[in-house]
Amino acid sequence: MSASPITVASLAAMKARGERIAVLTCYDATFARLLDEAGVDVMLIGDSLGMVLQGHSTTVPVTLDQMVYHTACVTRGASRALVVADLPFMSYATPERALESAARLMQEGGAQMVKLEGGEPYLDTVRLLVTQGVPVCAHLGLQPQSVNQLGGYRFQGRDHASAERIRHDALAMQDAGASLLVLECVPQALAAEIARTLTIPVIGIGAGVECDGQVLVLQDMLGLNPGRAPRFSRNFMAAGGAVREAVDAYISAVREGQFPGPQETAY
Ligand SMILES: Nc1nc(=O)c2c([nH]1)NC[C@@H]1CN(c3ccc(C(=O)N[C@@H](CCC(=O)O)C(=O)O)cc3)CN21
Ligand SMILES: CC(C)C(=O)C(=O)O
Ligand SMILES: [Mg+2]
Repeated sequence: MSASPITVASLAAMKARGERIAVLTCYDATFARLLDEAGVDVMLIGDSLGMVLQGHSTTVPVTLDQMVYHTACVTRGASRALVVADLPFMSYATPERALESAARLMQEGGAQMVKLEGGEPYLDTVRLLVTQGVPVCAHLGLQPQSVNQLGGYRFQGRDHASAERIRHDALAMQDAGASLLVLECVPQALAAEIARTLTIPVIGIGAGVECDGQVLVLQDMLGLNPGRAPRFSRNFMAAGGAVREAVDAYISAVREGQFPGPQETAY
């Protein structure tokens, strides 16, 4: 395990070498230290913390102040992993707001990259952020911040028009300067095709094993959300043992293409 810090360039190099990228969410310094020691490549301060930590039924109530606070907690515990923070609901409603929000996540929180949900309508925002030195991760497929329009956490990209939109948005986001792409809850074949087409790494969640990397919510893969973890998750604590062993098993399974398996993909 290389101890040198993960950068945007090293993630691109991992993709070029065919090495899969292991990503987990992280909201605090204790877990940040543990995940960093274990060699996780990227830690995401996901707005999923609104559901996992705060008990809300969606990510919509999460505020920028809360994201800045958790990002600062995580960066104090991380030294090798790249730290990516979600821009929460409404914090990137205009390009100017996105710039101010990203500035806080980076300057106060210490994030090295920000993530935003959406495609075509956010291209100008991504270009502006990138121009100002903010690395951007795009997030397509299921966009949980739009749950009130979607009517639930539904799988995306099943029909031709929806798949076409995701394909187009993925390329457009790369062209706009995004350094990373998260694809959530899309068919394995679509995610595989996008990962092959794009030069930037594609990180899947509920998107099959053929992505360049995988991301899960830490509490889901530790089996701490019984009955609530999405079907695409796997309980890496099920064999018993310690949190660190479960995290080690997750990283190995991602690296070796053993996660997700068919039962965590076809549903
Ligand atoms: N704990 C947790 N894990 C996540 O993966 C996660 C969050 N929270 N919060 C933010 C988003 C929301 N996500 C979710 C949340 C729920 C489902 C879910 O319940 N999926 C159902 C299928 C629902 C359907 O098809 O209508 C499943 O059984 O997996 C999926 C993704 C993914 N993210
Ligand atoms: C599930 C990941 C991709 C996320 O956006 C989050 O944790 O908020
Ligand atoms: Mg999120």
